[in-house]
Amino acid sequence: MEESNARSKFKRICVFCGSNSGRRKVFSDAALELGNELVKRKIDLVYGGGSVGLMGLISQTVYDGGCHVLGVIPKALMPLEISGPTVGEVRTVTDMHERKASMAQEADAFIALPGGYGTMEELLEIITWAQLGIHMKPVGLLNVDGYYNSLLALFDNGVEEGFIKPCARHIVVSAPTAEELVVKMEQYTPSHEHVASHESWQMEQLDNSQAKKTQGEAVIGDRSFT
Ligand SMILES: C/C(=C\CNc1ncnc2c1ncn2[C@@H]1O[C@H](COP(=O)(O)O)[C@@H](O)[C@H]1O)CO
Repeated sequence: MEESNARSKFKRICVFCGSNSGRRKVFSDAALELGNELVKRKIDLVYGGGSVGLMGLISQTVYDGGCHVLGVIPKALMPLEISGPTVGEVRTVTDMHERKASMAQEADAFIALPGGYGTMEELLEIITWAQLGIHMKPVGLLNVDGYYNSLLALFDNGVEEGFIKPCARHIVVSAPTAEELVVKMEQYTPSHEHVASHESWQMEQLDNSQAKKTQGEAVIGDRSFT
């Protein structure tokens, strides 16, 4: 692909990925490949902060490639011995809930690389938020060497058994390589019914912010995830 054609409609993508690197080199290679794909398309990175595991590999690659890196890290994970040094901009938040809200607000799309419970939990929550209508942003799964085959099969079984609507199964876009994945995500248009309208969630957020202001509490950012 020519450099001029490589620009993306995404300005900033949030990547969920392992705080470990995995046993096999394919996983580190995939983190570097995704980092380089973001740089090629001039897409900035939002991630969980720190330099451990695949998180460190992708953040360093995007940073070295000249794109902006935002790490959103809870206070409890700030000590260097837990998450290591961070590149780029660091936003400290009070807890995991605020971190996820902040990551979701900042990004135009989400990608999960291989990872453990943390990655899977972040992925599942952002899929759930799409299903509920909280956001309408693409969610991609980088299925490196079939790492997520069992999870994708579980989603298919959820449809088969009547727990996931067939249209909601399309929320998750998956591909084996970074380039294929980003291209597919660019073409994504939501086709699922939202449990509640997108507007009603925004009103809810607005109401919460207003209530907090009235009570004299600090309101951190605008929590609407269009
Ligand atoms: C547990 C270990 C290191 C903890 N350091 C972390 N620093 C920053 N963010 C983290 C850390 N651990 C988990 N996260 C978040 O969860 C995702 C990765 O979790 P996983 O269980 O490794 O898949 C990641 O996207 C972060 O947002 C040393 O093993």
